[in-house]
Amino acid sequence: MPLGTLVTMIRFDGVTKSYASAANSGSVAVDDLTLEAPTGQITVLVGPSGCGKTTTLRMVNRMITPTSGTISINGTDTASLDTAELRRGIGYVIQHAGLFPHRTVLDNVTTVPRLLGTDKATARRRAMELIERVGLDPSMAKRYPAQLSGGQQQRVGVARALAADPPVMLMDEPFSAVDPVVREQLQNEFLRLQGELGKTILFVTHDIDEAVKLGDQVAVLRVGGRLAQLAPPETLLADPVDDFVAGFVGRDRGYRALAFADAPELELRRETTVRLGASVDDVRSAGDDWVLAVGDDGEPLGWVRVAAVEREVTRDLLQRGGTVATSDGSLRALLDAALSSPSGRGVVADPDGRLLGTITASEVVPVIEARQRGAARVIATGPTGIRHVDGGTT
Ligand SMILES: Nc1ncnc2c1ncn2[C@@H]1O[C@H](COP(=O)(O)OP(=O)(O)OP(=O)(O)O)[C@@H](O)[C@H]1O
Repeated sequence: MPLGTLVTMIRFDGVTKSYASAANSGSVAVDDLTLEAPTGQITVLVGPSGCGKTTTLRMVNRMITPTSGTISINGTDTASLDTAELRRGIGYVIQHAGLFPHRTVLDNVTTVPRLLGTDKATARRRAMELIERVGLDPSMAKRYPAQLSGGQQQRVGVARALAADPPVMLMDEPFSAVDPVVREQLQNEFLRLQGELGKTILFVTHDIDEAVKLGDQVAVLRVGGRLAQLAPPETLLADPVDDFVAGFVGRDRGYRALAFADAPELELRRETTVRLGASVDDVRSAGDDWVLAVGDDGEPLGWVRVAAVEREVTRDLLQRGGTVATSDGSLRALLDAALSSPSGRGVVADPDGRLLGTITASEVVPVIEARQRGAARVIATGPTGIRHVDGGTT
């Protein structure tokens, strides 16, 4: 066919996979699955262990052959294609990256393009571009997989899968084997990359938080390989079809759903700010228990408890526990900033990271309630969408 770049929708039509066994008539891993993974979007398959996620994914590149039903890409039944040709259009990323241990990072990334006939110099140049694009330092290219951290290996795995520029990507728990901080970085960079590349992606995870963060749509599977619900993440959280889905998406789904509510135009409090080195008199003149320290570019550095300052504001007095929300972020980020702030005032920055002001949880909650009542605009705004109150200095 070669998988076209214009339309790369993946379609499952009544797909079943059962494993015959001597002991019984066979166990069903995937049961009559019908779903569409739209072009240029991320479709996440999520569900408890053994619900058939990996089997579903591997039937797309025919590592597993369906017992019945059809899987088509661009309207062409994949069963009618030569498997080598089919796989050429499909990138595949797995947990632990699955890198070739005896090849360098560069050789890992160039392997598939070289097999496909790309000349060495071109393959290397593209590989170096990709290595940087997934957030790795070019100096890593000469290393072997064992000389990289788990997160770095996953990045190489993503770069390798992208190397032949396939329109379709299959990703099986690609970020599960790394710690939560690295995982979040990988997720964010993956979303950034997908924003540039627009691949048609099927992504498997057992983690509902990852599913709702990454998916344009999320397919929840139940054990026995049946589709329980296919919906955009907002819908899944707000309107689970049954108790199984409700239980799977979790009890705090109301809070999670806030991640999809854009922070609205806000009234922010102006904060009195101090720089590192500010004297105890400067700090006390703010007339508050807490002052916010900012850096040279106006970026928030951390809160300082006024009573803790003996002579001047030093780095070790900064409390960095609070998260910083951005004015173009979500209501969840805003509420989290307020709840995690030692001063009780959530720090809000502009997209470039400069302080705009602060807001408290008791100011965010009415905005959330208004949203739930369906009120479109709750607060009058200035031209920037940010209105300052309290008249202090920033
Ligand atoms: N080769 C096989 N032979 C027999 N049964 C199999 C085989 N491969 C998978 N299964 C069964 O099919 C079902 C689905 O397995 P699959 O690996 O697709 O689930 P999964 O949702 O990806 O699970 P996990 O989240 O634990 O990786 C399971 O019950 C599993 O035991």
